[in-house]
Amino acid sequence: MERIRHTQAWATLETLSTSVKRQHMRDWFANDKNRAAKYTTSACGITLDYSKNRITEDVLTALFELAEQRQVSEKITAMFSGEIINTTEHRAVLHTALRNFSGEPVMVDGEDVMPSVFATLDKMKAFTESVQSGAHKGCTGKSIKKVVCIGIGGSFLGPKIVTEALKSHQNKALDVRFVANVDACHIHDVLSECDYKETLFVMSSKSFSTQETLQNTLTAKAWFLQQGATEADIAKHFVAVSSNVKAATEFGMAAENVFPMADWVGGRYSLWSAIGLPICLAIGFDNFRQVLQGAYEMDVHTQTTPFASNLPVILAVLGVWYRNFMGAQSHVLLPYYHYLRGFPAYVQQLDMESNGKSTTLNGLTVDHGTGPIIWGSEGTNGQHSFHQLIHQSNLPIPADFMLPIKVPNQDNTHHAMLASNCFGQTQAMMQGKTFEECYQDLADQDLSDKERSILAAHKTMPGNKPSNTLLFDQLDPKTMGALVALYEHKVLIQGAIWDLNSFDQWGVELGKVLGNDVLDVIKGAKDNEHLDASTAALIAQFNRG
Ligand SMILES: O=P(O)(O)OC[C@H]1O[C@](O)(CO)[C@@H](O)[C@@H]1O
Repeated sequence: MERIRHTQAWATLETLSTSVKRQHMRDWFANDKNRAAKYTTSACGITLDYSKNRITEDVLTALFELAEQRQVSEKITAMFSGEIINTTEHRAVLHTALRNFSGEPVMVDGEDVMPSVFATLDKMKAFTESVQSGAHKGCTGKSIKKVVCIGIGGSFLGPKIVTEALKSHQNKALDVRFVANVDACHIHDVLSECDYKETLFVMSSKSFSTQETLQNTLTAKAWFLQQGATEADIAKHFVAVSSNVKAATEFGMAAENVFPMADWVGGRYSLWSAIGLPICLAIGFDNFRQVLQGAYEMDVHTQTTPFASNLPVILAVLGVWYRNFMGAQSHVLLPYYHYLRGFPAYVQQLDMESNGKSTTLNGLTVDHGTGPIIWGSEGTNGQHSFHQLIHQSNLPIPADFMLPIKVPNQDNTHHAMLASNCFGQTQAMMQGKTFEECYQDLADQDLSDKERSILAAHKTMPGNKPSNTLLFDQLDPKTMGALVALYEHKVLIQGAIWDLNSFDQWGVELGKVLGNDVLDVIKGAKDNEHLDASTAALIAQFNRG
């Protein structure tokens, strides 16, 4: 593929950015009463208002042209049809097959994968129903009350944030907990609240080789046996999700307790697979099915909607505009919904592990910015913290605000305040407050002209800070599925534009290898002579205690 900087659309966008940098959104809104309506579009229960962005019609047209020139439509088709688009691992990328309700086959290596997808869903449904109904008994005949889910990265974040976001759909009789960190504090804290007779452990690891997950499971198993259970009892209390069924059974999992996942499901794209078992246990299979349905509808939207009203395409090209032409290095996610507070961390992994790369598909070093730093937290908390920097620093930070219109157990007083803060922030970021307005506000204060000017300068808000606002009719299971799929496809499209492989993660591997080497030195199984002086000294100090 041609270098992106050599494309016609890139040159057009560079020229446009020089002119846009001199303009203010405040004036665009003042001069065009139709701007909000023009730049608002809806699909799958999500309304996107992208009018508060530093874009003109010319910019949008050029961005869509860039997407065309980078063969975004072809990349979307290639992914959905099972082409080997994860070229460095020689894998298809087919998380979309896990929510394919079209009735159409999805072929991998000449075989339709849909029968195995549905078989796994049936197994998840049967298991979920037997645990939720109390039919699945623990080793002493008691029903399961607590589920401890052990996994990390993609085998943890997706199930955790979806379960959290859908709290109002949770089965109150089952307490579902997640443990990821290898720091013993976490697993021991959770175990200290468990009764082994009523606890089910779900160990999720695609590779079945991840250090943190293996160690946490060993610790859980040792605790289980110390409580008085026997090896024979393990089958009733431990299940696993993995694509490496052999390793799972060798580890001691009963074969019938292993929920399989396919090789073509990437870790950070896997909540739709058996990795979603904790979601089923928490909210019930029918609600999980709705999560899949919402994602499926977003898949159809993405494949069939012209760029100008295609939600993932719009989010993706706006991100490219800020990253490559307007100097942005980060992108902030601001869910104004407490139950969606984990979403920034989820998208952080999804986006940064996918597009945090600087090598093109052909192995060349990129000469342009790629995936931004993704960060954020729930509103309104951030307003009393980092929003100061968004409003008044000179760092350009595009933001995605998110708000459900209806919430469970709606308390109108609180929800109106939450919404007013969300909208008020996007307004403040867009319009800002001029020096003259701030100076005028200080008219009745007893200040010298110099003092008044200095204070007005400090209070001046530049505005012109871009944001998208995503409104959900309500954040039900279906909309949650659509929301996650929306960001998945945004990442795919940006990766296509930047000519990256968004589906491998070689950058995490070296740390794993060196971590294991250091562990051998800490344990005395290896000497430290091959280490650099800094690492050797740190280990020595650690070992002195
Ligand atoms: O499911 P596994 O194989 O335990 O891997 C966990 C996570 O580790 C990573 O490979 C990163 O280290 C993620 O991509 C993955 O989701």
